[in-house]
Amino acid sequence: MSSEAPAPSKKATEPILYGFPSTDDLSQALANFVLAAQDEALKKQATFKIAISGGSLPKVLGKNLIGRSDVPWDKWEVFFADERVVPLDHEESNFRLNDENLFTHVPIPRQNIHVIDTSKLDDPEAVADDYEKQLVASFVGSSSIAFPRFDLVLLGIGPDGHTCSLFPGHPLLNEMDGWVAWLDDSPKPPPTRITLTYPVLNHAHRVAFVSSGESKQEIMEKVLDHPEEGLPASRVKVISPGRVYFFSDEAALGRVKYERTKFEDSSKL
Ligand SMILES: O=C1O[C@H](COP(=O)(O)O)[C@@H](O)[C@H](O)[C@H]1O
Repeated sequence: MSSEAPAPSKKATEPILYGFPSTDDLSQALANFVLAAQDEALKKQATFKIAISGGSLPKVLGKNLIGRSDVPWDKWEVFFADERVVPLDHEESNFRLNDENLFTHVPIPRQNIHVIDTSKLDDPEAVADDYEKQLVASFVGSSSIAFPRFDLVLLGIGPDGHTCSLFPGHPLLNEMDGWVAWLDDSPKPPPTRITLTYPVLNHAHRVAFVSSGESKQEIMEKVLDHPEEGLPASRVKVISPGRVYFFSDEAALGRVKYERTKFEDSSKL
């Protein structure tokens, strides 16, 4: 078991790893972290802009956010870190997963949840262009418009090290201009997807990876202890003073030597 250290022991450019004894502890801490990021954002601006992934994340995220009475949900503005180009009620839709696990349980105004344009499903480039326009419309007027600055981006890590829909060896790993990219050759079904690009991830105030369960042990070791391998998740390097965080249960961290930081359950970040 690796040692736990307070947050300041890490260099500003190094990811902070929070390890939790159980998935429920992880979920509770994640809810507190999200709400602290929300509070910080709402001190500066009218809305909290968050990008959310699909996969295993929505369940862990929703579990302890639902039922919180202290959340100004009407101030949330939600985008998807990646989305599958399928109808919104399709079983592979990241919107649908988040809808089932969070949105249907909390009063985020539907117009604040940015979904793909499903009238263009046969043209993924048009879906990506439309989604980028939704981002532009939301972020115009903010200080940095070269790339949007999300208050928080929540990401998963696939068993191959992919994050968003950025897959190992895929040409989109080198996309440095656009905000939203598309692909129709995803190695994980469904093949057609859109994804935020690295520059967008790297301009966020905070990026938090969430992973749980023994099946993630091998990939967590590679991503955290061997970033030199350059797996997609390891390539997320948020520009300072932004920061990368990992929230994992100890089941997922069984092989990881990377130093854990003690999670301070706080309203401050
Ligand atoms: O395909 C996807 O996979 C990743 C990782 O999913 P997980 O189930 O291994 O957590 C997910 O973050 C992404 O949103 C999704 O489209």
